[in-house]
Parts: sequence; structure tokens; C-alpha cells
Amino acid sequence: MNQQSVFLLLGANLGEREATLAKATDLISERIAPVMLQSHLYETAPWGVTDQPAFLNQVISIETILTPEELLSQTLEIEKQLGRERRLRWGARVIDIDMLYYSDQILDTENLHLPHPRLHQRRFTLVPLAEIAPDFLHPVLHKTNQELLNECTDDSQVSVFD
Ligand SMILES: Nc1ncnc2c1ncn2[C@@H]1O[C@H](COP(=O)(O)OP(=O)(O)OP(=O)(O)O)[C@@H](O)[C@H]1O
Ligand SMILES: Nc1nc2c(c(=O)[nH]1)N=C(CO)CN2
Repeated sequence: MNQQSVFLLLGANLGEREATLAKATDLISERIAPVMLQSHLYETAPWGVTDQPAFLNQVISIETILTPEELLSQTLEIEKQLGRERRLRWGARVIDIDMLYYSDQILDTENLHLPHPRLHQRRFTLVPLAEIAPDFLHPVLHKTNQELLNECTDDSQVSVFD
């Protein structure tokens, strides 16, 4: 199987957020594939459930020969190792790794939806995604990440973290 470009969103809003994201990136490059592109870290207001601490978010890209399911099981394992416990929908977490795109594949299984079904509704996702891949085309919406960001009505706060 050929190498496929995959975009992953990392998020953390509990504990040592910056150190956890760095560890997640290290584990991904050791166990899955080298990280090709990496956005800035962004501090982002909580989306969905707003009564929780601010997140740090980052988008990275890798080139992998793993299938989407194999990749998901690796990222879930890394989440577990980094101490993720609760699985409340949209709730606070030490680490979250979401698969945004797996090349131009469209997939709807019980465990995996590709592209990530809410990516175009979320400024905390689109800002870092458009930073590293502005021209990448969403295979369902047929718009680039930059176009999706320009059209996104989410007005929650997203700022570069340094
Ligand atoms: N594209 C995807 N990337 C990661 N997990 C996915 C994806 N599509 C479906 N899932 C499933 O979602 C589960 C994770 O759900 P979780 O509770 O973390 O959702 P969430 O991150 O709170 O919400 P959201 O999906 O809106 O970001 C995973 O165990 C996985 O089976
Ligand atoms: N800002 C921000 N808000 C969120 C995030 C996230 O990563 N960043 N993840 C969520 C669960 O998917 C719910 N809300």
C-alpha cells in the first residue's frame, strides 16, 4: 500500500498541556511515522461544552502506510498512555487525537468517520489546519481548508500560544 497523507488534530485542556502535546508528537513519530508538518500551538476557547478550561490545539501531518483503522488503534493507545481517562463527549481531557483527513478517503463506520464530521464547524481545528495545508481539498465539501476557514461561522477565540 502507498503512503497516505494524514492530518491529525491534537488537543489538551487538563494537566501540563504543552508537555503533553510535545509527548504526543514524539510518540506519533516514534511509533507511527515521522511528522512532516506541524502547526503552531493555539490556545482555544472550549467549543461545545464551554464550561471547561481553555485548550491547546495543534494540527500535524504524517505520511503513513497504516490503514485508517490501524492508525486509530495506535492513536487511541497513545491517548491511553498519556493518561486519558474520561470519555465524556466534548468534555475536558489530558489528550485528544482526532483524525481529520486520511488522504481523500471518505469513511463512515461505527468507529471511524472520515473526514472528521465536525472539522468545518470548528475554528480551533480550521485555523491550525489552514496554517499547514491551506490548499488541501475537503473530499466531501469540495472546498479547501482556507475556504472552509473563511466561511466558518464559529467565532470562538483562537490565538497563537507562545
Ligand atoms: N475521525 C475520527 N478521529 C478520531 N476518532 C474518531 C473519528 N471518527 C470516529 N471516531 C471515534 O470517536 C471516538 C472518540 O470519541 P470522543 O469521545 O473522543 O469524541 P470527542 O473527541 O469528544 O468528540 P468529537 O468527535 O466531536 O471531537 C474514538 O474512539 C473513535 O472510535
Ligand atoms: N477549543 C476546543 N474545544 C473542544 C475541543 C478542542 O480540542 N478544542 N475538543 C472537544 C472534543 O472533541 C470539544 N471542544
